[in-house]
Order: sequence, then C-alpha cells, then structure tokens
Amino acid sequence: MCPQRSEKVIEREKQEAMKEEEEAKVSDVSLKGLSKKLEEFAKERDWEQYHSPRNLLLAMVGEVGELAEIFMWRGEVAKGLPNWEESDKEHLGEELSDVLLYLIRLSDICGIDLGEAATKKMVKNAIKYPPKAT
Ligand SMILES: Nc1ccn([C@H]2C[C@H](O)[C@@H](COP(=O)(O)OP(=O)(O)OP(=O)(O)O)O2)c(=O)n1
Repeated sequence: MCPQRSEKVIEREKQEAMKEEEEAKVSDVSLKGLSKKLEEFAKERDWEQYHSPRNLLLAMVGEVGELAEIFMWRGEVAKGLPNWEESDKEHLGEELSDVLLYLIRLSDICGIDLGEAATKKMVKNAIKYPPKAT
C-alpha cells in the first residue's frame, strides 16, 4: 500500500470513529446495539472461547472492585461529583462502562434479553413498592 493511500485510510478510520462517537452522544445507545458490538469484538479477537458465563461474571465482579476503588477513602461524595478532577470523572466513566459491558455480555451469553428482563423487573418493583398516595 502506498504511503499516501495509507494516510487516506487512517484519516477515513478517524472520521468514522469520530462519527460513531458523535452518534453515541446524540442518540440513545441501545442494549441490543452494545450487545452486538461486544459479540463482534469477541469474534474479531477469537475471544469467544473465554466468554463463558463464569468468566464473564468474575470479570464483571473484578470491574466492580475497580469501580469501588475510585470511591475508596474519599468519604461521602456530593451528587454530580462537583469537586472531582475531570480525569477522575473520566476514569469513573470507564469503570462504569466496563461493568455495564460485562453485564450485557454475560446476559447475552446466558440467553437473557436484558432490556426485556429489566423492564419486567421494574413492573414487578412498582407492584411491590406502590407510589406514595397524594
Ligand atoms: N477477555 C476480555 C477482556 C477484555 N474485554 C473488554 C471488556 C471490558 O470493557 C474491557 C476490560 O479490559 P481490561 O481487562 O484491560 O480492564 P481495564 O480496561 O479496566 O484495564 P485495567 O484493569 O488495566 O485498569 O475490555 C473483553 O470483552 N473480554
């Protein structure tokens, strides 16, 4: 591949990545969409062999530990994290994402439709805990 063409390819990939990032900001990201991306991610790396229910559960719990570490020894934290450095907030977003991504992948590998299950569970919660009468 000539250097000029390779630069063009790199530029196109950058543009596509920026477009994807932009789309993720403006549109609702769906659980199904993320699940599909995770499936492709594993397939492309031949990692499906490692994505067993137990491995994914352990990986998720490990990420919950990393998430807890961010809050460790900080004392109570105000809503919206007003005094946090941007880099700490970015780190928090990454760890929350790792937990979410492993949870989605775990659900998928177990044959559970997480969106449907969560919606049903919310209905069950509302029946168990009715809203306060006004
Ligand atoms: N077998 C694997 C390994 C990783 N991932 C994906 C899902 C997570 O979103 C992320 C986790 O990557 P790391 O294990 O590198 O964890 P961190 O990103 O938290 O890095 P570190 O533990 O170094 O902070 O990568 C995956 O799907 N399957």
